[in-house]
Amino acid sequence: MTRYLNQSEATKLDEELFNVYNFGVEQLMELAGLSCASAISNGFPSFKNVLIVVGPGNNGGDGLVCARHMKIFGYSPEIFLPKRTAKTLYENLIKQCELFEIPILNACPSVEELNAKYSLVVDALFGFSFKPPVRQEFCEILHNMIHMSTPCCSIDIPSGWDVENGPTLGAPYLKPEMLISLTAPKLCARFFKGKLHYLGGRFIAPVLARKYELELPNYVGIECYVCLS
Ligand SMILES: NC(=O)C1=CN([C@@H]2O[C@H](COP(=O)(O)OP(=O)(O)OC[C@H]3O[C@@H](n4cnc5c(N)ncnc54)[C@H](O)[C@@H]3O)[C@@H](O)[C@H]2O)[C@H](O)CC1
Ligand SMILES: [K+]
Repeated sequence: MTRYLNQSEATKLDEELFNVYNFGVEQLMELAGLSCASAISNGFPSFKNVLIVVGPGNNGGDGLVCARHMKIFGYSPEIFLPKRTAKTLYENLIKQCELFEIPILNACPSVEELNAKYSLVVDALFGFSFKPPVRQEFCEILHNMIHMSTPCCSIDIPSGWDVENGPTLGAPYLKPEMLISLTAPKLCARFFKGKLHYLGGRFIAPVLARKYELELPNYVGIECYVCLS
């Protein structure tokens, strides 16, 4: 049975990939984002108009890479960035998206716009470093995503959820149809009730998987994702 990680294990594993395995963040982000685009094309093959909501950290970076690969796969992705991160990595990923003719929205889409324009919204707002509560600048887009009827696919963590304890009960929360866990599911995935749970980020050495007792499922052939449910 695949083990679910707590927040500090996810952070330690991430640090080990960078500091012991000497992976660069761009390397892992490219693989993570490609696995997300591939998993989405498996889960939602006919959903062409897709909005990718991009947050300020590496989860957002995965979203930008995912957008570029979805465009290559024949989707019509658009991007919304509630807050731009002034880092070369992000500027480069955004430039690539622009050169791939992926529109970038200049205003927060309303619930009505999310429902009318898009067949899928990809949530790349917050990943495993998120600490609630959501800061003000992200509240409007998260509120609109919570209230839209368009299906949502969350990358790694459903945004707004506590990484270990899941959604805050008693308040409306995001209910994605699809969750793509990266490397290994985090504890909050126990509360995921959507139909499609995938695992992506196929870049873990067997010795590292053994060290963290990940018990990863078998990826099929050359696929960079595996369906968990
Ligand atoms: N090892 C792997 O599997 C890899 C996973 N990747 C992806 O990286 C994210 C984790 O990235 P990180 O930059 O550490 O964190 P986040 O994306 O979760 O976001 C940090 C970002 O968010 C801000 N923030 C935190 N809490 C709040 C809040 N309450 N309100 C508003 N903003 C908040 C914080 O200030 C930062 O700016 C992982 O989930 C994967 O998706 C890598 O791509 C590859 C390796
Ligand atoms: K997310």
